[in-house]
Amino acid sequence: MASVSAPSAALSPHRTSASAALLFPYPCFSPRVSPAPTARPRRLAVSARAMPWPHVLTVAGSDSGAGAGIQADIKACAALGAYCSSVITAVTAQNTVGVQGVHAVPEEFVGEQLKSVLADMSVDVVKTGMLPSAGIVKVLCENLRKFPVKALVVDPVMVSTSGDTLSGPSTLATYRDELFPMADIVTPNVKEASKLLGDVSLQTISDMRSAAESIYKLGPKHVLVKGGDMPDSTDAIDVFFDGEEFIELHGLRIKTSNTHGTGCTLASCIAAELAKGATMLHAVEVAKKFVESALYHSKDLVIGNGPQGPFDHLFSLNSPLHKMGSLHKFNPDDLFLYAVTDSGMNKKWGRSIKDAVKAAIEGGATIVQLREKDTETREFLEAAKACVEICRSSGVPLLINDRVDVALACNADGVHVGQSDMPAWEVRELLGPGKIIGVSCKTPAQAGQAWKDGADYIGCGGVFPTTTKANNPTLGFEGLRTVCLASKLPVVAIGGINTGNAGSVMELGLPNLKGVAVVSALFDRECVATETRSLRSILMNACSRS
Ligand SMILES: Cc1ncc(COP(=O)(O)OP(=O)(O)O)c(N)n1
Ligand SMILES: Cc1ncsc1CCOP(=O)(O)O
Ligand SMILES: [Mg+2]
Repeated sequence: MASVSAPSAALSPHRTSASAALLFPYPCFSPRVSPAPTARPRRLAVSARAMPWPHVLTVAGSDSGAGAGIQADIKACAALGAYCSSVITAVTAQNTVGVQGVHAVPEEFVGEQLKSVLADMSVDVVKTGMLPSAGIVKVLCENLRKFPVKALVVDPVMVSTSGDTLSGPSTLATYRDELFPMADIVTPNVKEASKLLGDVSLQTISDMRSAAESIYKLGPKHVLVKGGDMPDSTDAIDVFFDGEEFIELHGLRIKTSNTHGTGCTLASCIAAELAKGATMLHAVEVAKKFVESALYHSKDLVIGNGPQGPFDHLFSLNSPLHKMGSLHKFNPDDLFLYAVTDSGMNKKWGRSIKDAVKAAIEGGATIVQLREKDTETREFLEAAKACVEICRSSGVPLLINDRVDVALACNADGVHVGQSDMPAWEVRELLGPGKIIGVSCKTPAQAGQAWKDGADYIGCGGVFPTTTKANNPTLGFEGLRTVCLASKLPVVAIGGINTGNAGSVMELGLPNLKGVAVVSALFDRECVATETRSLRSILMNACSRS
């Protein structure tokens, strides 16, 4: 199988927001209106054919309850903006209780479906789900050799989440010998990984790593061992292996019984992202975030009477407050140069909030917070919407200070709150798991609470005296060090930081101190871009020294 092509715009660690915007290009399905006759109708036809659309072919079983299988795959691809064709390998009678019956489609007819789709349509990525017999696996491999695609995603579905067998032991050898060597990624959960490796016991993250390595040796280019079923863990941890490096992917474990179809959905999302041109790791990260968000938004859904319900893949269509456009995987490195605006300072220098943000980004700010204490809500929201656009197009996350309502209305990437603002856990309830939440902390206890509440980072300060925030106690280096050492979350230092002292803050060498947040040193100056550039180069030099 040809390897996955790199995305046309390389994704740097600081550019996740822009990539998220690109990755969720909600296709605008305008109603089909017959165009009035024009002089050149042929042109329209030509340009329509010239527009390629990311295309995933799922080769899987039908789930009559529509939570998993083909139905989940189509919904997941639709949600991420990819077209999804389908080759059905089996029809299952299934609901929220379990699998009541399986009717495998004859091999020849699976082959006929494959040929129909692959010979005619430009499929980018093939994703496999339930392959009920060794014969069907072989037919698939033959067709993939005849009609090569950009990538093959193999979800080795063997047992349903209800515990029913979907693919017998006789297919295992064919999976391992024929399909895996063609795969770009294989995505077993721990139970499947254990089965694939002869019922080895997988209890720990270290076991998951060993399993990923052993499966990699069977031939796929990447392996993702999913740890959602691991006991006693508060996070949902998956292990990704590319043959060189193991990456642990941490996610929130959402408390819900509506988890039927998560495996199919994750693999389909990976396929959709690959079809759109993402790199493998990025595709996996987006897919994981998507599943987490879908589970979160569907946690209270009631469909069926059984123990495991389906979830809503198209939640974003019904939930304008959680638009997918901002699904942003938080990267702690984004805290490196945190520009925090101040309306008073910008007014003093005769610039708008929007121009201030543009200049900070031009100078190299890696994250922006709108801290507008004296701006009327209407004006603030308008400015915030304009800043969201600027930040998205530059790949810089935009957070709103204090105002959860404004953040929701402008679909910002997150919110920063302090100890007297809305508690972080309430903010998380309102924003959902896909947004970034920062909390100001001056003590280890506050840092611990921020972690429990589901925050992504903490702001710690004032490190130095400041006139920007009234009555703000100064913690000094010792206070900063104490909080950093106690914090399980990444930290950004704030308060009185400028080009003269920023280097000394970073040179403290505290491992989770990821950057500095600055107001007056950038915005109470004539040229914001120049000041930001100077501060950035000081920070970079300090980091290279420490
Ligand atoms: C990055 C960052 N850290 C700390 C703060 C301070 O927030 P808070 O304590 O809520 O005070 P106000 O900014 O609301 O006055 C921050 N804004 N950003
Ligand atoms: C908002 C805030 N929180 C703690 S100190 C501070 C003000 C930082 O402003 P400056 O960078 O101008 O000192
Ligand atoms: Mg506040």
